[in-house]
Amino acid sequence: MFKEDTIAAIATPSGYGGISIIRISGSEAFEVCDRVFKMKKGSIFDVPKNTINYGHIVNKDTNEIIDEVLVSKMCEPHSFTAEDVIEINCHGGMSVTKDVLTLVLKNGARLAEAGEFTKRAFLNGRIDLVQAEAISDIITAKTSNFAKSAMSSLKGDLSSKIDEIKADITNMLARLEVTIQYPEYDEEDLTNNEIVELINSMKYKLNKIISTFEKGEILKDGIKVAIIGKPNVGKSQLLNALINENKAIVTEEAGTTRDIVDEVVNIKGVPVKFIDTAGIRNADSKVEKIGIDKSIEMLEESNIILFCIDTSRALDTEDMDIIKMLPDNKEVLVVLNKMDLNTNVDTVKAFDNYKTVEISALKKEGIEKIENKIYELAGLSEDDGVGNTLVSNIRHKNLLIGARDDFDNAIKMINEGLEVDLVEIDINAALYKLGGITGETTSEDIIDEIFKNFCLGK
Ligand SMILES: Nc1nc2c(c(=O)[nH]1)N(C=O)[C@@H](CNc1ccc(C(=O)N[C@@H](CCC(=O)O)C(=O)O)cc1)CN2
Ligand SMILES: Nc1nc2c(ncn2[C@@H]2O[C@H](COP(=O)(O)OP(=O)(O)OP(=O)(O)O)[C@@H](O)[C@H]2O)c(=O)[nH]1
Ligand SMILES: [Mg+2]
Repeated sequence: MFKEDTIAAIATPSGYGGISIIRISGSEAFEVCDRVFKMKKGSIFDVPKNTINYGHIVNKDTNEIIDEVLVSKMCEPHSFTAEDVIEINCHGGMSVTKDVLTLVLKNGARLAEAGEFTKRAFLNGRIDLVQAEAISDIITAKTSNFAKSAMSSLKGDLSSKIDEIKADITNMLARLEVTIQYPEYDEEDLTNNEIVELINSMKYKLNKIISTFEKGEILKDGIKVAIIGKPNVGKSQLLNALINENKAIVTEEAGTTRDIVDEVVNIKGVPVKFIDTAGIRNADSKVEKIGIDKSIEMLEESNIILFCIDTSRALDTEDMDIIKMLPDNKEVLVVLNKMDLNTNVDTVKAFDNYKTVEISALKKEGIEKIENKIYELAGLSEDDGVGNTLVSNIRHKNLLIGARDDFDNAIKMINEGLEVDLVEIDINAALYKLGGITGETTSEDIIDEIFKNFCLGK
């Protein structure tokens, strides 16, 4: 087992609270605890493992009682870090918690770095890197469905899918080796067709994992929805109706909104960021122009575009110019606004071939239809992330795509009639990348970088 010094940190958020936990981990955890913890009789060494023990934290130099506490004792390897672990449950509150930690640090423990407890669990082989990252995802999850998907990764569901492909590769490499080394054993030989078939079946498994990324990303970070249109069609009025708050300025003057105004709303458990933008037109004012540039950026940055139209008026060149700007790789929902006024039939008809919703932002009519459509366009359903693993981590995604490229290269080599040895190089490269996801082949720098982003005490 990986042996290190004994670390300590506050594991609970700072601030006022009922209870705070100070965590100590390492080979001297019990010694450190013994120096600061006084029980009615006996010491922490005498009590059985996995027990919670009542007593006081005492500064033995001054005999001063710092706090009345409960202390948990866990013995290696059956603890979170797989080392000896002590958890001091003291009273919540910033000063008492800090005082207990300071005393612990004075008595032989070192302050832990961010993520160091989880890093130890990983280095000691209790969890792999995907599971360690899942712990961080659970903590930072903004939605319960994303937390459920992270929990599935923590259980090892994603790791076992990756391990399965790694095992397929190792198997195939062993057979390739026989083919190369002992060409005389014909029955063991892999034909080129068989090699391609094996690679394709692994690629199929990889693609299935990669295809979950889009949804994983949405559950993790939410959906960005940009409200776009020419001036005065009611974009700001629509934002206010969607967020149920008068946040954006609404006036009858064209060119009211200059800067981006946004707000996050929770729609069926998914955070949706609505972004109100400046009306796009050929503007003269410098400030308005800057605002319009930002609107155009939002066309690129958002996941879904609400293209807002004033149905009480005829379409004009300003509307048409924006239609030309709509990116075709994005979902666009045409919001036919101001339906409470006299409707221009031709304007509505012009969008016959688009996805549309008819609303009145002013009267707050049809807002729910927009919410449902957004949920639908994002391809979401209520049980996303529940019991199914989603890849939501860009590091994982890049390595998975890299491995797929290696497979493609290998197939290309075979089709070009190149030596099997060369194919082996690509297959090995794919194996190395998959090992980088779960942690076996990840460089120390990257491992450090991953744990640095964890919170303190985790
Ligand atoms: N007080 C407290 N609460 C906590 C944690 C903790 O460390 N302390 N956790 C941590 O972040 C999470 C729970 N995760 C944990 C995961 C593994 C082990 C553990 O001791 N595993 C051992 C023994 C398992 C067993 O007894 O069956 C093992 O895997 O060998 C503990 C907590 C959430 N709540
Ligand atoms: N009757 C009616 N008027 C609306 C509706 N939505 C917006 N308006 C009015 O249209 C005018 C413009 O609304 P805004 O929300 O400021 O328009 P905008 O698209 O944000 O305009 P810019 O910020 O200039 O690009 C205001 O007078 C609103 O009250 C609607 O559904 N019905
Ligand atoms: Mg506006």
